[in-house]
Amino acid sequence: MSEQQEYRFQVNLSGMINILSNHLYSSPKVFLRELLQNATDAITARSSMDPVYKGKVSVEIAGIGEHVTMTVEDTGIGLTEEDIHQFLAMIGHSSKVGKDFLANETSFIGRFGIGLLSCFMVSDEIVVLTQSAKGGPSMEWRGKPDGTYTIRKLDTQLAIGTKVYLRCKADSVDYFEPAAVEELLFYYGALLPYPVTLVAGGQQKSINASQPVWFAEPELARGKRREVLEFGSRLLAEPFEDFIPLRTANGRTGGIAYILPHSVNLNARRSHKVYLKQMLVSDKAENILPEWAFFVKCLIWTDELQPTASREHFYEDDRLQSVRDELGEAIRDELVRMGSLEPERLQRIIALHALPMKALAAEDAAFLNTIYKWLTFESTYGERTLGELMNEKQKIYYTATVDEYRQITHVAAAQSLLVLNGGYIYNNQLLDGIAYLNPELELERLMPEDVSLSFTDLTMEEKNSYYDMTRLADVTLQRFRCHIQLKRFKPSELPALYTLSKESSALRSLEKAKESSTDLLSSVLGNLGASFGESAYSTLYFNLNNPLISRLFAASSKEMLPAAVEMLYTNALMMGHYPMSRQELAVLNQGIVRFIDWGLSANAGNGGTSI
Ligand SMILES: Nc1ncnc2c1ncn2[C@@H]1O[C@H](COP(=O)(O)OP(=O)(O)OP(=O)(O)O)[C@@H](O)[C@H]1O
Repeated sequence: MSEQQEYRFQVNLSGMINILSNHLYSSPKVFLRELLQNATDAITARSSMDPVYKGKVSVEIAGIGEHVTMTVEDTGIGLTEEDIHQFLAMIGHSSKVGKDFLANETSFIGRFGIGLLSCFMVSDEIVVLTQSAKGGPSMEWRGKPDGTYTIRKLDTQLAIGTKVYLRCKADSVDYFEPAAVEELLFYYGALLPYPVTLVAGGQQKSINASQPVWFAEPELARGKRREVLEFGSRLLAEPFEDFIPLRTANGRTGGIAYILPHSVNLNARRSHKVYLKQMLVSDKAENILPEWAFFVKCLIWTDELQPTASREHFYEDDRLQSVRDELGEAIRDELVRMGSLEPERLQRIIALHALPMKALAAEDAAFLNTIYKWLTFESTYGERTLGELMNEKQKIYYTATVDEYRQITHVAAAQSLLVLNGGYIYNNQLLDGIAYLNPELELERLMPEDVSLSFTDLTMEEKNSYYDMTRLADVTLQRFRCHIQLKRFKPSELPALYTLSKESSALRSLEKAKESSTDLLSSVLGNLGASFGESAYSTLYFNLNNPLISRLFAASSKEMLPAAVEMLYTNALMMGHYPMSRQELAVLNQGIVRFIDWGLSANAGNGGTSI
């Protein structure tokens, strides 16, 4: 057997630094986040040695154009010479984690030992001046992107803490602009619990105003609506409609879920701002709330979740899973609370965000039972809330699909059935759920065959005897592009049934549009209407089983038939909730007047009183 040789991986240091500093992060601006994060960790470390110590960070910009430099100075724990060799000079080595990297949980934000390298995106040299709280000489470390560095003991003793100097790279002037730096410092550090100041152009500015108490104790936010909404729009840069306090049972994650003032697409990106140990880690965190919660944008604080190296996501682990579930529950519980204590508030949210509300209700029976009366459905009685529709009719039907709804809607409407369109996303599941949870409600799935009418043709003899009257009725409704059919069908209480083909429905809409359009458009629509053929005719079925119809068609005099047919036609339109044209409304009005007149004359003729 040949001898086995062992080799060591060779690392191309400058290539490695290039990958980490230029390709891990989404934008160079994160160098400021990494510096602020290191300062925060250094202050946390020093606080644990000396509980009364109060840290601070000062950022200074000096010089102009390509000669501009930035100093980020903290009063944190600092580094000894040994620390520098161990942590600053070794890529991937961090002072902030113990041996078990994955299980390790610390009070620090950093853990990968690479963040400082992000400064090479904007500077060709990183200079660190530091004095450790543990004593020893003050030190200087200078690192270059080619992987070389120098270390020097300083002659003078600096104050405890660390200063990081960066000299602007030619293409990075924008990141050293005082206004941009101020904005970024606020963006990442608005909630830091120690003062952060910016010194530029001879001016000193405080970056982080004090954090409101209710943010750390979200239950207290309920009584502070105006303040809470104002805070949200300042930090998230958009206005909001309402809010929901969030907190997990262990109190280690919480914040505010802000309700968006506009409805949102199901596929919209959900991005929330997450503060880890009071420092903004991500404004793109997507996986921290359940899928259905896409109607909110959150400000969340946590000290228990683990961000990935790029800080743009959190590790999808058991802890994130339970945080996500608990935050979802907090939103749901608050909505249920609103349902019983402030129903108008919940109704406003449902009106704005019907889809996510339906998505949540589809997953959660108790929530469904709280809100179902406020959910809106398309129905044969119009687009209304289920509560309103329940007041209209006791018996409510719903279809399984949109197609089934389209198929039966007109026939059902003609029979005055209240049918809901159960076809859109979640509707069917919700309606099944509502029916199951509330057996006392008369809510039933409707099959198309339940309403397809079985027409019976007239006998030859009947056809002959009713021929003249049928022709007359048909001629009467010619101008409305409606045909007459005389049949027998059930139920006998139904005198007439109006049905519309796709084309006739399109024509009705066109004619309605023509009424409210300009002359030019009206003539264009008119021409378009003329192009509809026979298929654009609607049909009015008269039911010979109905006593009134059988009397009407059997009458010896034809005098009353046209007016009665017109009245039955307009009545059928109303029953089907079809919008009526001006001409049809006029026919209805004249018909009413004429029938009153007939009624009175008939009464007078029978010895009744006349006026
Ligand atoms: N301002 C500072 N004060 C004290 N020590 C610092 C400071 N900045 C950096 N260090 C030291 O340098 C090490 C490397 O810092 P770096 O930002 O590269 O990684 P990290 O913060 O440990 O982890 P991460 O990559 O997750 O940010 C840190 O672990 C810390 O020991």
